[in-house]
Formats: sequence, C-alpha cells, structure tokens
Amino acid sequence: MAVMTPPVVLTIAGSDSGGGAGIQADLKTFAALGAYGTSVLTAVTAQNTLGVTAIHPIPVDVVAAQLEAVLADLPVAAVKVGMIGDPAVGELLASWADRLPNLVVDPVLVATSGARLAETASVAPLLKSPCVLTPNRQEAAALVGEPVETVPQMAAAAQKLGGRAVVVTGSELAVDVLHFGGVTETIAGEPVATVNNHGSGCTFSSAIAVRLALGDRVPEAVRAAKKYVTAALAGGRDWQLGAGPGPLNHFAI
Ligand SMILES: Nc1ncnc2c1ncn2[C@@H]1O[C@H](COP(=O)(O)OP(=O)(O)OP(=O)(O)O)[C@@H](O)[C@H]1O
Ligand SMILES: Cc1ncc(COP(=O)(O)O)c(N)n1
Repeated sequence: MAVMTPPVVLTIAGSDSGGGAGIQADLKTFAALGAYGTSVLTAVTAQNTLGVTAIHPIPVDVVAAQLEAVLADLPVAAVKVGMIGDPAVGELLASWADRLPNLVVDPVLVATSGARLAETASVAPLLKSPCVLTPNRQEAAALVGEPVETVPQMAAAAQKLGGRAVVVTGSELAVDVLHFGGVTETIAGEPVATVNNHGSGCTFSSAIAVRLALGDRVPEAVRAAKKYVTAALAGGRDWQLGAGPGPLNHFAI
C-alpha cells in the first residue's frame, strides 16, 4: 500500500521535561493533525506541572546548526516558534525569517505556573517578520505596553502588533481575537472547565502551523486550531497527570 508523505512542520522552542508544553506539546500536536514533526531546541527547562526549576539556554551556534541541518534536508512547509531564551537567538531567527515558510510565532514569556521563561527582547527581532503572532493577553500587554484584559483591549492590541496576522488568545475566556488583512474578528469557542491547561498556547500555535502547511488560509487555520485545542482541553479534563495544572490530551480527536 502506498503511504502518503505528510507535510513537514518545524518547531523551534524549549523542552518541557514534564511533557505538557514546549517542544513536547508541539510534536504531539503535529502528529495528531497529520504532520511530520521536526524540532530545533532553543532551551532545556527542568519543569513539571508544578513549576520550572532550571533553564539552560542552548548556545546560538548550536541553534543555528540544528536549523541548518533540518532546512538543508527536509521540505519544511511551516514553522512554529515558541520559547526563545536568548535575544541572540531572536536575532538569528529574524535573519532566517524569509526562509521560514508559514511562520507562526508564540511569544512565550511566562509559564502558566508564573515562571519567567523569556524576556520581551528575545522575541522583539521577530515581530517585524511576516508571521502569525499568537500572544495571550499577558504577552500582548507586555508587547504593546498597555493593559489587555477585555475583548476590546484584545482587539486594540491585535491591531497594534504587526506581522502577517495577530491572534490574541483569551485563555479561560475561550475567546480569541484575530486581526488579518485589515479585518478584526472575534473567534469564540466552547469554554472548557478544566485545570489541565498546561501547554494550551503551544498547542494552539502548533495547530495553526500544521493547518497552514496543509494549505489553509490564515482565518481557516486559526478556526481549525481553535477547534483542535478545545477538543484537546476537553479530552484531558478528567485525567490526572501531575499535582499541578496538567497537560492537554492531544490525541482526543
Ligand atoms: N478553558 C478553556 N476553554 C476553552 N478554550 C481555552 C481554555 N483555555 C484556553 N483556551 C484556548 O486555548 C488557546 C490557547 O490560549 P491561551 O490563552 O490559553 O494560551 P497561553 O496562555 O499562551 O497558553 P500557555 O501559556 O498555557 O501555553 C486559545 O484558543 C484559547 O481560547
Ligand atoms: C518550554 C516551555 N515552552 C512554553 C511554555 C509555556 O506553556 P505554559 O504557559 O502552558 O506553561 C512552557 N511552560 N515551557
């Protein structure tokens, strides 16, 4: 039987040893949605559902070598960027941006547990690239320098941030705001009552990258990713993995 070649998607992000967020969430999302996942590690975190106890940034030349190795050999159709632990890596990725197709940037700054994972300066160089930017409200507030709590404030922030498109995510509000092609729209989902939300942003941005790799336009990709993250949150509502906020169930679709 002939086997179809899946689209190749790349995640450039940090490792979460607890498996719920970062590279691990990204690769599970790619697999669940039918893409072949590749990865460039920017940092190793010692982390579980309770918090982050150590962060080891990967030296910029080793990040560059991983990126070159993947891009030299595999037909990458979309790229998701997560945690960037070092401004030099942000500069490196910005210099490569025109060779990173269907770029989705999740400006990871603070973990759900409250740990600082990266500084705004690390992601700043990439903000000028033609990417789909997916900040949560806290990250959007840090990037625009204004409070972002309400849906109108999410819309204002989405319009201020540049790039190909911006989606400000609303976490437990289950409402996101997309600004694309001069149009701002609210994307409302079903709220899921769960404590297991660790890695929801990583999962959402990775799902957008897969859908772009499969040929969706940005609004369709964002809507499909919203459906997927809602299903993965609902599918992990009742399981217990770790004593803190647990992971999503990426294969509950
Ligand atoms: N309880 C929930 N019910 C429904 N949708 C949710 C819920 N929590 C998050 N979402 C959705 O998950 C997606 C990711 O958004 P969120 O704002 O949680 O990202 P984030 O805070 O960056 O995540 P993280 O930092 O945990 O990786 C968005 O589409 C958001 O609406
Ligand atoms: C390596 C890594 N990348 C991203 C996150 C954000 O995810 P969350 O906000 O759900 O903790 C994380 N905790 N760890």
